[in-house]
Amino acid sequence: MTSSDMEYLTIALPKGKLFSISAQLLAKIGYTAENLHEKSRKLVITNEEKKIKFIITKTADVPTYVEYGAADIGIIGKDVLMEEEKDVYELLDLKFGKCHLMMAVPKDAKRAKLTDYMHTRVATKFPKTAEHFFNSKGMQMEFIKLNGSIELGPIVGLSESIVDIVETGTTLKENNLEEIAYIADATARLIANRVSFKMKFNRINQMVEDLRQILESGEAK
Ligand SMILES: Nc1ncnc2c1ncn2[C@@H]1O[C@H](COP(=O)(O)OP(=O)(O)OP(=O)(O)O)[C@@H](O)[C@H]1O
Ligand SMILES: O=P(O)(O)OC[C@H]1O[C@H](OP(=O)(O)OP(=O)(O)O)[C@H](O)[C@@H]1O
Repeated sequence: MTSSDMEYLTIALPKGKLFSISAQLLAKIGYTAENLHEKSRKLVITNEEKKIKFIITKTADVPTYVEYGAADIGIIGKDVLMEEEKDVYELLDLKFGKCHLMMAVPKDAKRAKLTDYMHTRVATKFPKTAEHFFNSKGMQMEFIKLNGSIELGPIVGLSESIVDIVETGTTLKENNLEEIAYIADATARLIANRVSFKMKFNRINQMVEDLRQILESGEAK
């Protein structure tokens, strides 16, 4: 780590759904910067006074930046964290971005139970997590990796089922799908690079404590 790296705390924030609420939460503990808003196209936003750098990344890449130390800290959904299997510390459950991972099939599917799907095709953004789940059930499956609009898979005959996240259930409903197996809950997590956590312990630990207080006081909402 160079002395300049040591001077700043670099925080990776995902674009997309988790961005605004992450930025709002960090602002509550004084971690702010000019131009840290959704409309900005800047990828590195620095607060010189507080020695904070925010880097704005594609959602699934946050754990990679943190694992390699390009960011000291990151905010990311547990669903992505499980899938990416990166070597990072998970410091805090931030409680927002609540959703769950599940398997869904067409409502009119004739198969009655989970094991009737043995050896069929699963469309998903989360192939590793899905494989762990099916392995735990003793089921071998064929995984088809998609990058979005997962629900389309069974509609167009690409797959027999999907593994995806559900929040309100609206997307499943509107696409005539039903959940048949729960896999895991997910919320946003604060993660840290292993070396940064040791080298910048006081700063990171203070940040975790401040966030914990905000979360416990209910002020985060
Ligand atoms: N209804 C929801 N749909 C999608 N993600 C949700 C939902 N509720 C909570 N989340 C959380 O937000 C994260 C998704 O953010 P976003 O949709 O921006 O990512 P993405 O779809 O992977 O991004 P991209 O559009 O860049 O592919 C999820 O990883 C999950 O942790
Ligand atoms: O239960 P709901 O509230 O309907 O939310 C779930 C939907 O939201 C996510 O998609 P997203 O909007 O991230 O788009 P994507 O298809 O590009 O991943 C997820 O993949 C589901 O499709």
